[in-house]
Amino acid sequence: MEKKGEILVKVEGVSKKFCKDLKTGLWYGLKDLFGNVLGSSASSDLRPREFWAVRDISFELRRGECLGLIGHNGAGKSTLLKMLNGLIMPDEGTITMHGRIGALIELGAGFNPILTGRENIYNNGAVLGFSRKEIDNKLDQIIEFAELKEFIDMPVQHYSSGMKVRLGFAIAAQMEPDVLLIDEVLAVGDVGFRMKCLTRLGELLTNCAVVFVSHTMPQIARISNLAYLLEKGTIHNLSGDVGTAIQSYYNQFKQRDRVQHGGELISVKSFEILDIDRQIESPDGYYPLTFNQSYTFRLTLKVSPNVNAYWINYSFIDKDTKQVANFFSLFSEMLFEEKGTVVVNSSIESLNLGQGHYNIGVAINESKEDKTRGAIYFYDSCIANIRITGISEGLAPVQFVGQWTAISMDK
Ligand SMILES: Nc1ncnc2c1ncn2[C@@H]1O[C@H](COP(=O)(O)OP(=O)(O)OP(=O)(O)O)[C@@H](O)[C@H]1O
Repeated sequence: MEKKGEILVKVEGVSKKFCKDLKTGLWYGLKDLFGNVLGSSASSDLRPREFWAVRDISFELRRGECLGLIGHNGAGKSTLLKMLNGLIMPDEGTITMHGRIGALIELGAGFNPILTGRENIYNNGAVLGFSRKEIDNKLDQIIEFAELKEFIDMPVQHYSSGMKVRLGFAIAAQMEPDVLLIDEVLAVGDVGFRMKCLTRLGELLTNCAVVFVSHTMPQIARISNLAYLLEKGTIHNLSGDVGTAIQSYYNQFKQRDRVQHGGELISVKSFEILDIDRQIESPDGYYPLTFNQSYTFRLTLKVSPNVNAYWINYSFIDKDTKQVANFFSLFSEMLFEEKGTVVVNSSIESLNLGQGHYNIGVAINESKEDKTRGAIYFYDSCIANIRITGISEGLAPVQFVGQWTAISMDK
């Protein structure tokens, strides 16, 4: 009998070490094997060339919960997922899993390439513990979800990466496991299928526990109610708070490469951000700004006499390289015609970007005769970095602030 809130995954003090070279690793493996036969337990110390891929991790996951695992490449996410799936054994600690486990861990893993999609559905279903009759009943749903009707009798070795993911997810999801483990593989699917998977995950979550590895933070924010940031095999944020995990993940990355071009007819001499009339310092390379406050951007330009009129556009780019907002002189019908050394002040009344780090890019375009944007005079993908604080709720990059009223209509 399934119970809401029942613990389905229990991980206690789990560690896994690997060796940096294959030959030494094989030698240690042999030594450990003989040691086990002779009854000695494996040492928890690292031997030369060994390192901890996962170190002393503990957590519990209940039915109805989705744990997002995030962290930079090599942080230990897949190793942890493989241990949860029983593909590799921990060197220390214990893992207790309850119920049926569905997994989508490595692209094509679990498929027999010479068998058709249909035959693989039966194979995988059997591995998950379903009878032939149960799989017969699910077959149409799986094929329909995967949208692979035409290709279901083709050997899986001829499937594209996206088709393999579709089949793998459809099997794992339609079989309604108690615990579902998903690695980054979903990223291979096209946008439409990814959306469908996320919706299906939301449905499944009412009755299962999900562990989800992804580098796509909006996906993590959308479906996880718990997130751990792994760093060198250990959990960085023990609270599991999704917002904190995502922010800490972004903070691990330095500013991206900067792209600049143009500058012959209009060049930028300096850029400053002012708070009312005080210039803000950026000692660590980020301007510390507060949510919903007013700020002035001050751009000092050198404009050639050969330039007619120009527009200025600032864009705000988040750490996923997504442009989340524009601040465009065109929206205020502000066309500039000043030449020589020009100081342009532009004020934002309330900066409603959600907490986090952004870069500000600037583009200065010529204005064509019909007052639309023409050629670029100057472009800098990162004229400044900003860090927004002062808001703790909400993960969306833009947060509107407005007037709210309520009237009780009851007499
Ligand atoms: N079988 C193995 N033998 C030796 N080292 C391994 C093995 N599997 C993983 N590693 C190492 O363990 C560390 C963690 O790898 P893991 O694949 O868990 O990282 P990850 O967080 O999933 O990374 P990514 O985001 O790139 O998928 C890495 O340094 C990796 O090289």
